[in-house]
Amino acid sequence: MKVIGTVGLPGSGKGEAASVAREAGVPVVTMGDVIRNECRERGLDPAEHHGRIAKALREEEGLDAIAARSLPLIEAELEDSDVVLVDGLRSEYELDRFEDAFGDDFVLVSIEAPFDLRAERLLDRGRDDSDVDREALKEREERELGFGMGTVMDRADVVIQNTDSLERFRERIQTLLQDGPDAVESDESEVEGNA
Ligand SMILES: Nc1ncnc2c1ncn2[C@@H]1O[C@H](COP(=O)(O)OP(=O)(O)OP(=O)(O)O)[C@@H](O)[C@H]1O
Repeated sequence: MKVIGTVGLPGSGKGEAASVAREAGVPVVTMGDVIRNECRERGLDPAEHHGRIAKALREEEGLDAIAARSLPLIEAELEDSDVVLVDGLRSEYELDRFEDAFGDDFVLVSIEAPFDLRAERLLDRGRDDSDVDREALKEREERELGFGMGTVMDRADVVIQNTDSLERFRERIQTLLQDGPDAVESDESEVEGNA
């Protein structure tokens, strides 16, 4: 049994890693979905209130609230699958919670790429305004680093520098999912260069 968590700044490739998992039949639990569901429960539009509700959940239920709410979803997937991918850790409180729950079976993967490369890829993706606006992207990642994402990246078991082709990145994620973390050579972390 393996629970593989991903962490990475905007545009680093977490969504692509989740797609590779789904295509390989590996279930994906997206931590952002917990927040989006809570927005809907409270009658709010997730597109507008995502940040506010994430903050409210942490204040109301503790700093590891999103991880705690993700746990039953992960456990349910583990009933039918040997590997589950958890998309989008943000803070050390969340990492601690998953390590407490799964011990050595929890593997943290940091997906990294320099700011300019991520900005370029997001410009092509153009999913929302912060994708095409470099300043908005900077703000978004400063907010995420403010939640302690850099420290989470520092604690990763495996670092994947997503600086090569998309095909190469997808291959490395496939190997990780199929053969486990030992089958993937970890790169050097460049967290400083990301900030
Ligand atoms: N190695 C690569 N080469 C070219 N394009 C890539 C590569 N890796 C990812 N991309 C593209 O870059 C964009 C950003 O990647 P992705 O959506 O996976 O990032 P993310 O980490 O999920 O970002 P966010 O946190 O903002 O959702 C996507 O359009 C993706 O297809």
